[in-house]
Amino acid sequence: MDVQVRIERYADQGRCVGHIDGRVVFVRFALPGELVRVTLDEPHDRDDRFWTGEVAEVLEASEDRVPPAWLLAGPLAMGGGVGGADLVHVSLPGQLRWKAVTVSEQLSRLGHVEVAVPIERIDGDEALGGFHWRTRIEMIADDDGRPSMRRRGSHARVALDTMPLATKSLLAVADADHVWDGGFEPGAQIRLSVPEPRGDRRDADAIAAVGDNYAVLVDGELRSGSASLAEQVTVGDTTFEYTVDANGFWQIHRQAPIALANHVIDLAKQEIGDRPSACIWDLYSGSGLFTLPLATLVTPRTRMLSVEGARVAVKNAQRNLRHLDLADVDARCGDVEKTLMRVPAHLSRPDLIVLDPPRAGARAKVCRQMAASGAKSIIYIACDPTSLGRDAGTLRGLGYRLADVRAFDIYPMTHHVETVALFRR
Ligand SMILES: C[S@@+](CC[C@H](N)C(=O)[O-])C[C@H]1O[C@@H](n2cnc3c(N)ncnc32)[C@H](O)[C@@H]1O
Repeated sequence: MDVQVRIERYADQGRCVGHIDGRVVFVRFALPGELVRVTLDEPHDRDDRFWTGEVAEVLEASEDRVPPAWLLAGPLAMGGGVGGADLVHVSLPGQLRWKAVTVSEQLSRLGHVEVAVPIERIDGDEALGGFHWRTRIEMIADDDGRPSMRRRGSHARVALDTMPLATKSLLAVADADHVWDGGFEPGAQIRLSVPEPRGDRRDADAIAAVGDNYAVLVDGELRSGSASLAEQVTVGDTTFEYTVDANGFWQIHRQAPIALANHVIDLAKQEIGDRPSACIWDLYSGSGLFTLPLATLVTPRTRMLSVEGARVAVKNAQRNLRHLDLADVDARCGDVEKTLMRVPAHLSRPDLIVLDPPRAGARAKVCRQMAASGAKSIIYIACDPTSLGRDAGTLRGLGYRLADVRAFDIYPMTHHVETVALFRR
């Protein structure tokens, strides 16, 4: 069924919201102020509290609307439907406006703090039109063995011959490895990981620069490249080397590790000042992206506890630390909440805590554990503004106030955004 709706405001998950006869409708590919014809998702029932649907026709367009530069990711009715770029209909400045509203609204609604949070674009993204930023991509092989994505609202799969969000180096590897030619087992999971930044070419020079520092994984098994990848991150004047698992977590945007690590270290230095030593916790620490610079750049003698749940990531973090002879870091594998129940005495009173949890956030128990540690400053890196808002509310009740917040657009063309918040008590 199609209905005509006046869109009122941004909502969650890349949708906007309007009303029909008093009932809320969440609409994909819309923008506030627009008049649109919406195809409602099936099934929808008279008794439903809300309906969902997708723009089929734009009758009055917002100034922020642009024709989707990646048609396949746009609305179904306009030849799209594969997902992965739910703001592809929004101009790049419009995407920043959208995310700024989302972050501020969640901090206000759940964190009870009123703050404007402008979203910062990452270097180079404007010139690339918001594309070519993913250093990791995942696809599923269709029935003919070709890389594909599912078309929304059906079981149909769409075979792909490129992925506009992927870096040019990644696309060069995909071309050289004949990934788009197919030949995979139907249903196989295909993952490509190509460390960046390495430049913006998709040719033989790009392949030479990559060497064997890439991975094509099929159902978790290495098809070509290397199972362990080398990443480099320059923080201030220091370049750190990381070994990371090709199948594990690493910040996806080619510049995200650099932007985030530099900002985290600036904040950490500001909080610790010129003290000769400090104790720092790095929670949800992955392969040690923040652990290495925190351990070396903040004070001359820093004691650290890092906690990460993925065993391979911890092994890599320990190896990355060993390369720098960093004996004062206790890199533990375990669930954060459980690990914080038994912290060795010499690490139990941190001056500063850095945490970078998954989308679900830290939750109340971990917030209470952080507060009980006596830490004066907490740097919270969040990929979900809703979890951040909720945890900000909990931290507020524990005596912390939001002292600084910045947000980075490390997921262009999508509604996702990374926020870095500093809490102080
Ligand atoms: C957003 S990533 C951040 C990793 C790292 N800070 C980085 O930027 O590379 C979140 C990490 O938390 C880990 N994780 C998720 N839930 C966890 C838990 N309950 N306890 C410990 N680690 C967890 C994941 O394995 C993942 O490596």
